Amino acid sequence: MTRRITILGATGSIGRSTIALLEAAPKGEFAVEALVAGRDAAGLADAARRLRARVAVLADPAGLPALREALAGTGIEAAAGEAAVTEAASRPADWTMAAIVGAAGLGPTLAAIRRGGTLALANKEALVCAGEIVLREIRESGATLLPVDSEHNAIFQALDARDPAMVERIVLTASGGPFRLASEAEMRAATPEKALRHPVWSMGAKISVDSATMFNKGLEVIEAARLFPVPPERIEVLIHPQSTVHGMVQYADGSLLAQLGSPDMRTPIAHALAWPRRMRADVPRLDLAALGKLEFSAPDEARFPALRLAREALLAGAGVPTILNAANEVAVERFLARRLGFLDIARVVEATMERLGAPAVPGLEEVLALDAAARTEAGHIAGRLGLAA
Ligand SMILES: NC(=O)C1=CN([C@@H]2O[C@H](COP(=O)(O)OP(=O)(O)OC[C@H]3O[C@@H](n4cnc5c(N)ncnc54)[C@H](OP(=O)(O)O)[C@@H]3O)[C@@H](O)[C@H]2O)C=CC1
Ligand SMILES: CC(=O)[C@@H](O)[C@H](O)COP(=O)(O)O
Ligand SMILES: [Mn+2]
Repeated sequence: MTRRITILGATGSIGRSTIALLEAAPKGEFAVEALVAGRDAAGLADAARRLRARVAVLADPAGLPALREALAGTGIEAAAGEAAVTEAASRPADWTMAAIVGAAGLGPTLAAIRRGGTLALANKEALVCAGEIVLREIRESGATLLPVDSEHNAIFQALDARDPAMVERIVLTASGGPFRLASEAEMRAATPEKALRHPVWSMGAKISVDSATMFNKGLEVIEAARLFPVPPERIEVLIHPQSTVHGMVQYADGSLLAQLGSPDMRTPIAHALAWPRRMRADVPRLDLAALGKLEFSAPDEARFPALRLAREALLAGAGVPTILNAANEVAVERFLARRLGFLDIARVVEATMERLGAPAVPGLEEVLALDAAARTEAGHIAGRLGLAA
């Protein structure tokens, strides 16, 4: 039976990998309902034409004329703006890829959850800034949540949920990013170009900078705590520069189960697309003999304070992860605009966390208000630390 697919963040790195899998699948297996992007009208129109989507929606209304023009004569609906994004995410579909970057993905992701079906989640920031709300909405709608983030997808594959008490720890691997071996002076002088040069993965700008600061791994520790029945102290991070082992689960009988694969997001996306079955994905197969050796080491929390800050946020609970995520988004944006130094990213996050404390966030309204307040505060702090625009 044909399954209806919606992609939130269709023009991005994860969106494009998802589209590549859909295009390679046997005809008639999938049909595309909605494609959503931010402002890339040309990229969205191209994807919508290739996949014969029913509707293509941009968050930015300024792009609507260009989108309409590019889709003229195709019969594909074009729309733009926040309400249109929500409407597209709410349309009936069996499977949704949630891959909008940042907390901007929260609203559309929640709309897809409320409509039901399967939610393949790449947008880790949604789970960090509003974890309890996302999980509550999943429970209430009966939607199925499948983790796409490579480490969490690996752990999901290795986790035997039948006996959670027998899980001793879960391990998230980290490449260490472009500054794994850099001195503090090199990190202080890091440019956006250097930070964006990830040693292994090809990804969007924001997550690439997060990998360089290791906020990506910090966000992933919080993401893992939301997804898996494992307490924070049993969620470990292990530096693994080859990014070949993506995640591991240690059991009480001494077994350590790992998922390995080439560093290619089509594998975890294919896993989520076919789950509970499997499908073919044309990714490079691992050649372990050619690889020769796999390295592992403990992370350096002194050079990468992001890991400590994320653990503090996770343990503090309440709105602290929301604050950490929002402040990091602001700081990354300023760093990419060359208005903030690389090492200042963590300073902005830490100072924003200190300023705002741990307010309760019982509902979505409170989360959104705190997210906005943290952005304002982080902007002030970054302004004091950073360079003039
Ligand atoms: N890339 C990867 O390998 C991995 C990514 N992830 C996570 O997946 C998410 C996406 O990452 P990635 O694909 O790399 O990011 P990209 O920057 O490549 O893509 C982001 C996507 O989000 C869209 N977008 C941005 N802002 C909005 C908005 N306000 N409303 C609607 N759409 C918007 C962009 O549209 P436009 O192009 O028009 O701006 C684009 O389609 C992130 O949360 C990331 O952490 C997780 C694991 C791996
Ligand atoms: C592909 C993926 O899941 C990314 O989150 C990746 O893990 C980033 O690399 P780092 O391990 O350097 O953060
Ligand atoms: Mn990851």
